[in-house]
This record gives sequence, structure tokens and C-alpha cells, in this order.
Amino acid sequence: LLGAQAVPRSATGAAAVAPLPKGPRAMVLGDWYRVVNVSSPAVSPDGKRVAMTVTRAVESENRRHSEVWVVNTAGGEPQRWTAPSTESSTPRWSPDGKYLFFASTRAGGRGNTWAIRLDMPSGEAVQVPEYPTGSMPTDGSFAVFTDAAVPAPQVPSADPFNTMPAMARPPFDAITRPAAAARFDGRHVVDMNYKNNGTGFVPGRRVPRTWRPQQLFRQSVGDTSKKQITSTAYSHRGAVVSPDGKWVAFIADARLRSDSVADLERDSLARLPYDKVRDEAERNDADIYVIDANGGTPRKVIDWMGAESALTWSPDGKSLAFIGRPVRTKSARIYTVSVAGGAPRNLLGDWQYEPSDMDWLSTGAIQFTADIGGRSALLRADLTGKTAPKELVGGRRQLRGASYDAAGKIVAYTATSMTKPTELFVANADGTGERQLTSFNKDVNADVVWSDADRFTYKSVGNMEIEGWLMKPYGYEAGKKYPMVIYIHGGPHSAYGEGWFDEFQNLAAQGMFVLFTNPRGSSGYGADFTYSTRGRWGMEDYDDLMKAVDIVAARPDVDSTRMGATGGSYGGFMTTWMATKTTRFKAIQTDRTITDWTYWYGASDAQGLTEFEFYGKPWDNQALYDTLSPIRYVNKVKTPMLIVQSEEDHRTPMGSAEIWFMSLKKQGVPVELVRYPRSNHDLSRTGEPWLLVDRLGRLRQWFSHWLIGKN
Ligand SMILES: CSCC[C@H](NC=O)C(=O)N[C@@H](CO)C(=O)O
Repeated sequence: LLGAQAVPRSATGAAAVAPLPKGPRAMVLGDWYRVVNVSSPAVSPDGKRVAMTVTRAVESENRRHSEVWVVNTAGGEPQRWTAPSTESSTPRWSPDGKYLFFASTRAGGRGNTWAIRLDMPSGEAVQVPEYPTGSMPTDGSFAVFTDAAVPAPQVPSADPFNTMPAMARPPFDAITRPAAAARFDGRHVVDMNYKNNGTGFVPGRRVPRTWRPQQLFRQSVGDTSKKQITSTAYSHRGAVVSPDGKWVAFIADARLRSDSVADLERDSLARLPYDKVRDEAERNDADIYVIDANGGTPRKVIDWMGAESALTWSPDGKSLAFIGRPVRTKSARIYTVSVAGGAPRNLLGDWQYEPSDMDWLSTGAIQFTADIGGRSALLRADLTGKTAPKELVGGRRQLRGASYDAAGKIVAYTATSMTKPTELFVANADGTGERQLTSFNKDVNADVVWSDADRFTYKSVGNMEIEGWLMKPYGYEAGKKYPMVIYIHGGPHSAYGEGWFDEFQNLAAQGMFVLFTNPRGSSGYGADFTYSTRGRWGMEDYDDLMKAVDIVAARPDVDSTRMGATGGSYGGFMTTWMATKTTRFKAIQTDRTITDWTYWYGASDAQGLTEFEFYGKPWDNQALYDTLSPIRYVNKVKTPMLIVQSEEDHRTPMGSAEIWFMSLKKQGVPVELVRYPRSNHDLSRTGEPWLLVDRLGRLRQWFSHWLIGKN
């Protein structure tokens, strides 16, 4: 059942790939490489085609490969439109339907925007500098976009440190210097943001701090010249041009202060100790403005407390819609406001859930997608705001990336459910007439019996309703007992849901129940639920998790003496926290873990999270940072633990794992630490395929060893 595949190397260095047995059967590790992901659907303006990104693993080369594919909305076989030899993704059609643009870094061009011509098919991708990227009016004659007008400051070519590795150079305001430039290749840091989980180490500035405010530009189709239409000390964000092309709406500082003033104020406030009145007050950092599309003086449309995003014009050009969040701890809503000004109208009222994105269709309807707990749906808002939004496409699955034709008649989206990896779907914009357009996963679905999960809800502390799922083990037979592993998600503000997930399938294939829930603190249930754990991490959310364990452990088909727990990031914290509080689990796996919040504050690239959640910095509230840190109670741990950590994880750095490993070793608790090279916080999602699959294999082995007694 383990299905671990040796990766033999041929004489050329490429790995040979062993053939997999035909199904129906349980998932083996090699099946991971066969699952295809579909994303970024884009419907052509005439509604006849949908372009999408199709991503597969190339097992023999230990990499992923993305291409742009196109399928007719009327049906038929999807076709590959980009070369297999290059990476291509995120397609979008030009409004006149002449080009299919996509992102690709390929030789022989400038920038990464390429296009396939539909008016003169040639097979080769081209670059079209005379076709601008940005927001366009209905006639598609020009585009408005934002960019910096001043060039990035250059380091003088005579800089004596130019030959050093970027991280080794002394930053601009450093006091110390290398004894000899050629003899120091370390890292010299003076700025706070010197590492980032995605990009790695970030070299310091070699020049004084400068600001490059984002200005509005316009470019006509057929012309390569770009006209700058603003010249201000503040940045313009989210710019959208009105349907008639006369106006541009944008988001900017509420007082139109220069970027430097706003940044320096933010930096100064960030250094102050936590202050309830100041830090919990609603803020008005940004507002919505309109400006003539040829430039001039902007006019403020509304003074609105909170943060605005997803600015969109109504088809008649008389109103604007936006997603607004009054304050971090309140739910985002969709608002409309007259361009002339006035009070914005809340279209979602006190509806529990939050919009993810929004489209104002040419038919006049406002449609959006939203997470509704663990599922997601396509909905239509009531323009009067009097009734709750109407669900158009939903069910027990997750929909992403809704895209419409110009007439607002057709919608395409990707969908996945517990036993079905993503595929592309299309429907009428009102949700009727849904059709599946792709079957990229047909073969793997035919071979592998993906396990399904039952959804349940339960009441926890304070009568709060929690959503959970129990996935059946592969080969489940009534009357038998099976081990169970609980999976705990990270964030803590993220969620598990109604989608195919490699990690759950991996353990279910081993003959285990997989339990997963969205305890309080999860996203997808409205902001009150999301922020109900503020200052209380590991308290009631721990109870929510353990209540689910109680419910499942009482089932006759679950062997409550063979239970395990696993989780990553905040879920990694929670698994170490659990290890200090209960001995109910026979084995635990902790992934990208956090065991000491003060260490995490100093070592992570995201410490702003605990500044908010723990009401200040460690020295503002040291007792909270300490009492919620598993390391304080590590002497209570008895449960065998597998620790998995990535060497280049700047989000949850290695120190937490190291101290946990050492503490368990010193106490004689069985523990293994697996450290993955060339990997960051996202190893389990976007990491190198061989390492990602190696990790899945170790989870199988760890829980099989402790819960089933085999390896
Ligand atoms: C409070 S620990 C923060 C770690 C991280 N949060 C944000 O980046 C986390 O828990 N991440 C989750 C969700 O993305 C993960 O699974 O990695």
C-alpha cells in the first residue's frame, strides 16, 4: 500500500518513472504526479471559448509545467495553445477578440506578456507592444494603468561593493564595512524586512530611501506611446476606467498625503506600544476618487471609514461598486455608491459570509464568489441590499475564478470536490445549464478510488457551531475498526473545505479515517468567527478540535486507541500544543511548526500577525506570548512526534523545530526531524515535486508505524 517509488537515475541524470498498477485501487505516491490542476479560466468576449492554465507535474524532471489550453463553450476536446517547451499561464482575451494574451518568460522578448493572434493565426506567440494592458472602456480603444513615473534609484557604477553578493554588500546606512570586499560573502542586515518566505533573503538598500508614487497612464490601442495623466506625491491604486472612457476611478490616501508622509507615519505608529483606543479605532486610510481620463484634479467620491478594494463601474457609468471592510475584525461587504457621491449602499446587509471577488455584469447584475464555510459558491447580490444574495451555483464543492463573456451571459469557473480534482465548468450567468468542459483527470480518476468524506456540524464551547468532515479509509468495511488521524489547518485564518486534497487522500489510502474541521478562528464563516480567537490562541479552538475528536472517537468503527494528529504552520503550533495537553494520540506529526511565540516574533517574516492577535509586541504582553507557547510545557510531552521543517522557511523558521526536537530527545520521547532543502513554507503545496512526495511518504510511514503497526 505504501507505494513508495525508488527514483532510479538514468545515465543522463533524468529519473526513470516506474509504471503504476491499473485501478480501481488505493492512491499510491506515484499518483500524485498524475493529478492535473486547472486554474485562471478566461471566457472570450464572444462567449464561444474559455482559455485556462493547465498545470501538471513532470515527474522525471522534478518540476511542474504550465500551459494555456482553450476549449469551446459548446463542448469538444480542449486544445493546447502554448508550446510544451515553455511555461505559460494566466490567459486573458483582448476585448476586440483579436489576441489571447498570457504570461510567459521566454527568450527573445521584453517583459512577460505574450499573445497568440486570432485575426492572423500563425502558431507562434508574439509580443504586441501597441496593445496596452490595463483597464479599458467598452470600446476597447485605450487602457489606463498605474506605474511609477520616476526611475528606480541606481547604485553608482563606481560602487566598490558592486562585485560582492547582493546580501553581503553593506546597506546604505550601515556603520560597518567588510575588511575586504572579496573576502566577505555573508549577509549584512540593517533593515527590518530582510527576509521573505517567497523570495528568500532581501538585500538592503544601497541608496537613500526614496518614494516612487504610482501614477495614472493611458495608452491607445495601436500606439506604443504612454501618456502620463497624473503627477502627484501620492499613489493611485486599483484604477478603473468608466465604460464611456471619460473618467478614471481610483483608490488613494484619504487625505491625498504623499506616500512618504503616509509611510513615515505608519512606521512611527508601528514603533509605539499597543494602545487600545488608538489601535482598535476604525481608520480611514484610503478613499475613492474620480479624475478626468485625460488628467486634471481628482474629486473624492466618498469619505468612507475602512479599506476599499475591487473598485468596479456600473455598466451605465453612473455608480461604482467596491468591496469594503470597515475595520480588520469586521466582515467585508459589497457596496455601491453614486459617482456623484452620497452614502454607499451595503448590498450584503448582515449576511454571514464575505465576498472573495466581484463582477458588475453588462446585464446590470452584480455577481460574486464567496466561501460559505468549507464550500464556495457563485452568488448574485440584491442591488437594493434588502434581501440576502441568491446562490446561483453551489453545492458541496469549491468554485474559483468566475469569468464572464462581454454580454454577461456565460460564466466559466473551476470546480473541485472531495473526490474530484479541479476541472473547468461553464454555465449560463444565472447559474442554469451547467456543463463540465474538461476531463484532464479522467485517467487518474479511473485508477484511484478517491475517498469521500461525510460533512457534519457540532456545537462547541459557547454554543458555537463548528463544521467538520470525516473521510472514510480506503477499503472501508462496516463492522471493522480503523485508526483515525485529525488534520489541523494553518493560518489560523484559513479553512479546510469541499475540495480534493492530496494530503487527506494520502492517509485515507493507508486505511485510516481522516478527520478535519474548521475550528473558531477559521476563515469562511464571517469576521466574528475568524477573530473570536484573538488573544486566545490554543484555548477554545483547541476545545473545538478535541470535541470533534470526542465525537469521532465514540463511533464504533473508529479505534480510539489508535488516533493521531497532524497539522502545519498554525496547525503545527496546535499539534505541539496538543502534545503538551493530552496523551490521547498515539503519534503526532508537526509540520512547519511554531513552538515559541517570542522566538517566532523575532524570526518570522510575518510577525505583524501576533502584534495584532496578541495585542502588541512580546514586551507589551510577554505573559500572553509565554503562556500560549508550547515550549513552556514541553516537559509534559509523551507522544512520539515526527517534525517536518523546510530549511528556507522564513515564515516559520527552523528554530521552533530544533528546540522541540532537542527537548523531546533529552526526555527520551521518540522523535524524528526531517529537514527539507531548497524548500520554504510552501513545500507541501508548491515545493519541488520529489520533496513534496517524499514528505507525503513520510506521513504515511509515520502514522502506519504507530497506528497500524507496519511500515
Ligand atoms: C500564526 S502562525 C502563522 C503562520 C502562517 N500564517 C500566515 O502566513 C500559517 O499558519 N500559514 C498557513 C496558512 O497559509 C499554512 O498552512 O502555511
